[in-house]
Amino acid sequence: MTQSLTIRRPDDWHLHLRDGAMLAAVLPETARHFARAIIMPNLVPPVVTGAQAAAYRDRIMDAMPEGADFTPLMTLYLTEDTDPADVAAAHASGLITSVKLYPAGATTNSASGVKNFDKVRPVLERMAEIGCPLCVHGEVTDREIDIFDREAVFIDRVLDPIRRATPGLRVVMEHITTKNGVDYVATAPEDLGATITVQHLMFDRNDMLVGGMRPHYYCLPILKRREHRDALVAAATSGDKRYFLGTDSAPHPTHAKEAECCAAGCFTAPIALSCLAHVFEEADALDKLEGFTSLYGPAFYRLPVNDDTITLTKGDPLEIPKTLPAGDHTVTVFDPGVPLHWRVQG
Ligand SMILES: NC(=O)N[C@@H](CC(=O)O)C(=O)O
Ligand SMILES: [Zn+2]
Ligand SMILES: [Zn+2]
Repeated sequence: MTQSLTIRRPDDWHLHLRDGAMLAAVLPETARHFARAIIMPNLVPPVVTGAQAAAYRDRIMDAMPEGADFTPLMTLYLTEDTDPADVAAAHASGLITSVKLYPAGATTNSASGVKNFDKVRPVLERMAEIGCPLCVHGEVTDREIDIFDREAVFIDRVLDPIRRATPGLRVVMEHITTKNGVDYVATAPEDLGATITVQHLMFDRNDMLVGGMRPHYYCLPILKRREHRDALVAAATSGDKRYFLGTDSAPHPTHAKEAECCAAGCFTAPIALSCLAHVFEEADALDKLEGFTSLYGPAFYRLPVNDDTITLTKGDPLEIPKTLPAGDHTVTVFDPGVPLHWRVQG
């Protein structure tokens, strides 16, 4: 008997498309299944101003495959010099959907991020007034804080103080990876949401490190202990509207992943929905998949849900290409290491 599941078309609330040849290589993989995605602004140089976001959106539209029906939701990269008026104008015109906060040095291309959080207070206050959400990469960067503790420490030292100082600011904790993140969101009112990635729902740090180091499993925030993964799966499959899908699909050329110093990021876009159906089925929660992928994100962002649907069917294991060509390079598709039986029809 074929098992099938029809859900409203999903959106991806955290996605890296990059630029140039990489953009052209990876955009079809998301546009095939998703209707919209929040496009991360951590290009080199970053997308800081409204004018830069408009130009980047044009480049994405130019790279769009024939016949695709996909809307990029643009973001601005917050710096200590960001002009509140520029943010307000870009938001009012519908050009941007949110602003992204990277602590300086926390992750890929975050060097222009924020060092002194007091300096961005005027922008955050303006965003609270106009209802523009803030997306946050939630990790401290202090050398003395262990990399596995950086999310938990960020919540106490940075995020909670920012939220208390800026009432009305709507915040998305991007790619939460710990029970601490889950618990913090659970205590907050509905002005706080969280995205969860595919790899953090499927894997823990043993999967990355035991028996040899797997560079394609390395992303930031780094995979954590098993108990944290269990907390993320429980949150994602709970039906609680505050947790929704942000794949954080983050392509790097294969040579930059399989390198002496491996770049952080997992390219999951081609298999994201197959992996999620696998995870939700294992948790006996397939009935909760649609909320996570297609309903709760729009609710947080105050956008309509998509009109059309997709159908997932269960059958023979999916054949996943190992790499995709990307200009002069390749990009390696994230390999979950288990057979995936769910595929998106059409
Ligand atoms: N998640 C990652 O490991 N990498 C992302 C950046 C980010 O989302 O932190 C990237 O841009 O490659
Ligand atoms: Zn991040
Ligand atoms: Zn990301």
